[in-house]
Amino acid sequence: MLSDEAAVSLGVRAVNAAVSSVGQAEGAMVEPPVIIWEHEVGSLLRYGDLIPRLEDALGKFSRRDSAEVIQPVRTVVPLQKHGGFLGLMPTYMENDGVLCTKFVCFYKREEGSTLPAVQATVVLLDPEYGNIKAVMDGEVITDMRTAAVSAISAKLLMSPGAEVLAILGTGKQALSHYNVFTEIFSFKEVRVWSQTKERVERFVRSVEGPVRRCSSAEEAVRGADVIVTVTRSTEPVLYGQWVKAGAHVAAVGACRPDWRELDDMLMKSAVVYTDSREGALSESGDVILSGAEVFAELGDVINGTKSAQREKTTVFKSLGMGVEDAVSAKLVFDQWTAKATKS
Ligand SMILES: NC(=O)C1=CN([C@@H]2O[C@H](COP(=O)(O)OP(=O)(O)OC[C@H]3O[C@@H](n4cnc5c(N)ncnc54)[C@H](O)[C@@H]3O)[C@@H](O)[C@H]2O)C=CC1
Ligand SMILES: O=C([O-])C1=[NH+]CCC1
Repeated sequence: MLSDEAAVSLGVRAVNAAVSSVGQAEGAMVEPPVIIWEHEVGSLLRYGDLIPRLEDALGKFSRRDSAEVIQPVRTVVPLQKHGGFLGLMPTYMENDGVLCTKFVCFYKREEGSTLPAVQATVVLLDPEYGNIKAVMDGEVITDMRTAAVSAISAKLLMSPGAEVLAILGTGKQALSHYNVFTEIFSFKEVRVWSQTKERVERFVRSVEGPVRRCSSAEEAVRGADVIVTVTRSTEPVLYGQWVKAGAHVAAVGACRPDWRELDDMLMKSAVVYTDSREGALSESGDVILSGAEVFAELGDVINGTKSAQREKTTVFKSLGMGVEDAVSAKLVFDQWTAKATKS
């Protein structure tokens, strides 16, 4: 049963949709977009819904069929004065009727800064008319879809008996990675390291399960089966000599061509997977500066066109893709619409 408010709002939307489809050519006003902000996005997104949609999107992206996905490498505008960048991440999925773009600002930030590294907004459009259907907070989407894609990389590439997870970094991505990795896998131990003891303590207080506090990156990663790097570092924080043979690394930070999180030894000895080959070759300092070969995209493994070399040391170099934001935003919008219709 619809509340009066929801019925009026949906009625108006239906009438507007009809008017806009007829009147578009005559320049009629279209209805304003809905705004779905952080708290609501967080209450609508669940990893269980997100992961299969992201797997499907990664597979579609790697097929390079323009009716499935058109997603250029993001355009990046430097914000020199502020040590940051504005990334524009448009995506069109013709068969799925999804047109979307994310605006994301990301920053190096000074040592000790408590300002966020990433601020993002996602805009969902109607591909037929070009009007904006929804404006959404992009931070929860960025945190959750990035962690979910790292979890997909681990599902595909970690060794079957993986027991120990190590996380380097204790910011927002560290938290979303902790949440999804502990939700979908059963690690016996989770180790965490950050630059200061205080940050590790703050992180431990913010999570529900047990965590082993580590006082160095080396202590955290020695013997670990899965390693997640989620730092703002521009220099290597993870060295190949510390990494156990057969471990899987999901490397999420260092998204500029001159930024690093991993050293040359690790990049050259591991089998390297990425989300987008073109993205990695234009944005990843770990790939470009080490000269490492990209073996495959995750989507190639999902499509069965490249192998998952679980027995080897593997690196998934994540840069983040617009198609991940597009399917996440569509999911949020569909859930929001279903909720509005029910109430
Ligand atoms: N691949 C992708 O799709 C995405 C990548 N990112 C990247 O992930 C990284 C983490 O993002 P957030 O968690 O949102 O940032 P955040 O600011 O919340 O956390 C950053 C963490 O890095 C640590 N850190 C900063 N400088 C460091 C250094 N020199 N050495 C070691 N640790 C250092 C901080 O102590 C903090 O724990 C950033 O580099 C960001 O650009 C963010 C979103 C998506
Ligand atoms: O995909 C994304 O949103 C980002 N990748 C690197 C910083 C932000």
